[in-house]
Amino acid sequence: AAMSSHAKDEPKKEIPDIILDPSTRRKYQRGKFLGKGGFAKCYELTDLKNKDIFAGKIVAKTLLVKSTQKEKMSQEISIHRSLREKHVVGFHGYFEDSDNVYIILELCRRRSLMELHKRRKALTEPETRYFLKQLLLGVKHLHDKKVIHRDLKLGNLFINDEMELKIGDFGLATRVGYEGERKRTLCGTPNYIAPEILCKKGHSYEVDIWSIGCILYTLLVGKPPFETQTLKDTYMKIKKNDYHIPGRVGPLARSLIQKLLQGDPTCRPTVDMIIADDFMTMGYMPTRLPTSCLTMAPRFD
Ligand SMILES: COc1cc(C(=O)NC2CCN(C)CC2)ccc1Nc1cc2c(cn1)c(C)nn2-c1cc(Cl)cc(-c2ccccc2C(N)=O)c1
Repeated sequence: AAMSSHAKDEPKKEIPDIILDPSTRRKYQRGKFLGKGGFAKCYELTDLKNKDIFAGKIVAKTLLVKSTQKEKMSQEISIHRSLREKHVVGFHGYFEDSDNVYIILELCRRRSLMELHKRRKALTEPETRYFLKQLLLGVKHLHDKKVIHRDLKLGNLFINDEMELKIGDFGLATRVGYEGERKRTLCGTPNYIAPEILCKKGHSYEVDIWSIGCILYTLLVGKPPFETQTLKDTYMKIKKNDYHIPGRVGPLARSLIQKLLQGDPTCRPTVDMIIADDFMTMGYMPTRLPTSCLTMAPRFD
């Protein structure tokens, strides 16, 4: 066998083929490896009784030794299990055994907006409106429940077989404790990070609005608004609010992007205001999208 990376004496804890949830007595068959993110590995898990298939996020307990890692994991579970909305990834349970923590989540067979973006680059305005509306309905639910996601990005926006968008990965999410609370700490590096976090000012729901602006720009333009060769240069551009919207972007989309990517968080619109924005209401909104959109631009005539 290939040289393994762990020390000789400690046996590598494999993830079992059959996983038992002791509290519900449900048995899952471990299937296809779907990917990994942070400490977690993700597999298809099939409920052996009713054949339902889920996305199982599995974290080895050997990685959760520091109390901060344990607390972050339980915070992710506590926040995600409190949410229930069509455009938030379904939370179906969690349990642990001697070696791992298991989180049972809704499987999204068409992966995420990241894979779609890599394949298609710039999307049409109707497709962008379609996905943005579903993202906004999901974020509205989070904000109504006093949850800030803090890491909204293409790779965390999953797509199911019906081409519906589902917000996932609550690893950086937090709850607003009291009205007007400004969060001061964030342990992790959000992809579309807002300027107020970089400048270590207090932050709140507006960081999700900033990320939505970055997502809108990326879907329409085909690349992120502040992309550079290095993270340091990207952070400089964010702090200077230095981004350019190409001429080919329509006036209503341009105007909404400018509202969302304002440096001053107090100037950014709320989710409800974005849902009512002219870009969302004055253009064609498809009720559904064909899976062909994963590979080529649709014609809406
Ligand atoms: C059939 O459904 C899927 C297939 C695939 C797939 O075909 N992956 C291939 C990648 C290339 N390798 C060589 C072979 C496998 C990926 C995701 C799926 N679905 C899915 C994943 C889900 C969830 C719901 N549905 C939830 C909820 N969370 N995750 C989840 C969890 C973690 Cl820990 C990682 C990642 C993850 C997988 C890959 C890249 C990036 C990421 C990422 N977003 O971190 C995703």
